[in-house]
Amino acid sequence: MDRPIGAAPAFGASWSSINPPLSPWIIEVIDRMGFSKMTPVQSGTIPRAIKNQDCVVEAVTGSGKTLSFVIPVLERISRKERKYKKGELAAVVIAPTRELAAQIHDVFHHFLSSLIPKPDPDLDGENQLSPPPTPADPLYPLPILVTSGTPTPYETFLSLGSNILIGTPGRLASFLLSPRGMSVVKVSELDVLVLDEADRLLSSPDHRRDVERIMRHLPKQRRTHLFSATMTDAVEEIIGLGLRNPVRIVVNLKEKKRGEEVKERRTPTALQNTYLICRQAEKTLQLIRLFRSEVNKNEAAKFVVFFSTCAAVDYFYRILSRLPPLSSYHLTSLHGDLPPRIRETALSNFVNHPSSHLAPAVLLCTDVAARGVDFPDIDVVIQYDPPTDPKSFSHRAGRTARAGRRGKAVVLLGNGREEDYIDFLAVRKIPLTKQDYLNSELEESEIPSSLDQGALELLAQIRKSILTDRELADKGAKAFVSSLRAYTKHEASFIFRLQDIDFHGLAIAYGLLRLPAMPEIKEWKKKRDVELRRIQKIKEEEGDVEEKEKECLDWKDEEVDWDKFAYASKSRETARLLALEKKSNESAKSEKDLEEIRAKRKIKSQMREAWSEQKERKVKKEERHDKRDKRKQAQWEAQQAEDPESTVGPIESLRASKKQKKQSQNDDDYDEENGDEQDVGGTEWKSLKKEIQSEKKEKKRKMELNNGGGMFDDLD
Ligand SMILES: Nc1ncnc2c1ncn2[C@@H]1O[C@H](COP(=O)(O)OP(=O)(O)OP(=O)(O)O)[C@@H](O)[C@H]1O
Repeated sequence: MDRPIGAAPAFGASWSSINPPLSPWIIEVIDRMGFSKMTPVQSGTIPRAIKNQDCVVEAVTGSGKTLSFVIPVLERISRKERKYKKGELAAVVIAPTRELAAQIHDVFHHFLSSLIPKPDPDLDGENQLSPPPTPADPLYPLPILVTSGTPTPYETFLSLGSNILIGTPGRLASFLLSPRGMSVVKVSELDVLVLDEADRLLSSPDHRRDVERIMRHLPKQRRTHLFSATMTDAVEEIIGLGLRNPVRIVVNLKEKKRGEEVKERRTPTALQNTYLICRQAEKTLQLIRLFRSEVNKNEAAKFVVFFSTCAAVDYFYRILSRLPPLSSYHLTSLHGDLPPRIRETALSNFVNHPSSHLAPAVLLCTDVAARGVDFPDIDVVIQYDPPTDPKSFSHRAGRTARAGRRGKAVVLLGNGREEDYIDFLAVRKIPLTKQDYLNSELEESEIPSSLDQGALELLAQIRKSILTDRELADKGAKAFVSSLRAYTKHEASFIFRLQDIDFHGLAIAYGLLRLPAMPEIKEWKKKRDVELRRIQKIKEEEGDVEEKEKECLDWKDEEVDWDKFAYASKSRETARLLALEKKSNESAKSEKDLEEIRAKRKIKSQMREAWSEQKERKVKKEERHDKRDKRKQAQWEAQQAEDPESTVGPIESLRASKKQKKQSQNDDDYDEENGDEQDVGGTEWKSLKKEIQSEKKEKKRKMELNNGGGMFDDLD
């Protein structure tokens, strides 16, 4: 492997210095883009990638990596003597998200569509000498995008004669490897495979599996290039799998402050990368003050805010949109739970929004927009939640300060253990500087010694707007829980520990009406109550514990009649009321059912008891009868001895006495049962007993039918 290319100036050599020179049509497009010189990563990569070298390229965000592979792919196709036929593939580019794939597709499209002759604008349609050319049979056909949300593209692929595919791993794998794909798409002539954001592609198991399937399917005789701002060990493994003597191109940035040693950094030099420490309860307050401060002081017009989960994006989008201080802001949400079409529209709405510091635009998003997406003109990136994967940090921050422009990034960190994240990043060559706490006058200050009253005022404002629509309360709880779950997934788990989270504080920042019933919160509350009691005790004994008291926030659930709290959407509210009614009917019914089941159980056990008692009684009775018979026999024998003429034999006398006894026994049995029945309740008991008996009979009958009868006589 070649040695890494060292630190490079912001812009490198001119395009014309590439040898052998680029095709004129490519140079023309670059000229029209206004790019007079190559960036360092481009001058390091393009000449090598055009030749027969595999490249592994690591360069900071916004340094121009996309053109570093787009231009070599196009140049190699242009130079090929035999043109690609329909159905033959020349290049495949894989990217981790559909947004990034679509963006790369647009760059290829921009170059290739320049080859389609435009109709003469001076002539109207009818007077054109020849009909405008169609892209059906161009010199170089247009590329094709293969992602979720794009229609199954075999027909388009064949009709356009595309030979460049750009897509996400799963969709590309099924496009190439399905039976249809195997017969339609010919890969034997494939020249280049590019993995953009290669470390991301290879760190997700699903993506990695699909990437490996695609790599195995493509011919070994090809060029393979890997690109990212952050490379990982996974990349090393893949290099072993599919690259041939790759050249490693690392564009490092070095920073030298006066009197200090030269330091290497993994973020663009034009990026002011900062952290802001506040209480959990003050996070949303600081977010809003950051917007206002950047707008007022620096005329910032475009912001991107990252959250850890889709639910948090969805919730904050709705809440912030309703807050009076942000009424002039244009907010957009973007996350992976949105359908592809909506994601597409959201992104283009944000990018094309004519924002200014008087009407700023804010994109609230998850990591779906962290990598690769080339937002033009972002002034400030704010990370409301630090990313669970620390590698995402520089990618997120890198949505600003692109291609040499200045930009600012701020990560919000809770006071306490989260502050260790600053050193954690410094070790990874991501130095951060401090952004001071913003007070109510938007002045930079120290974090206040007790909770900023602004946080409680904001809580009241958020709660007020939540109370207009129950859906917001649902979304708030969902967002809160999902963010806590995400918190447990931090790779830097020794810094981000759930047990250190101030749940009340976070609930204030979310504006929740009440705390969700999570076991973690219950546990935390118990500990906190112990701590409060301890503080109280110290207070009684020693007096001043102000400092400690200040950190235990006074949380109060909002008083809400949850049965009456309605959804704004009529259909949702009707459904809720119906569900409520059904539930109350069901609970009444289930209470009744439960009583019936209990009663039946009791009767059954009484019946079982009665059965065993009967047996016992029978045995005793037989013993009694035996004794009596013996006594009668003895009496009779004595009588016979006295009066040998007597006509009443012992059997008759026994039968008569038995009959009399049985009658009295039946009466006894009934009385016993009747006595117990008082527990369950009069006639109801009888009907239940009958029901049980008929159930048993029915059960027995069915079993007999099924089994030929006779086998289950002893069932009960
Ligand atoms: N030679 C150049 N001169 C000026 N601007 C350029 C040049 N090459 C690319 N750019 C612009 O720089 C911006 C960033 O480029 P690109 O998206 O390729 O960065 P990247 O390195 O891929 O970033 P990321 O790591 O975030 O994906 C784009 O707007 C692009 O048009």
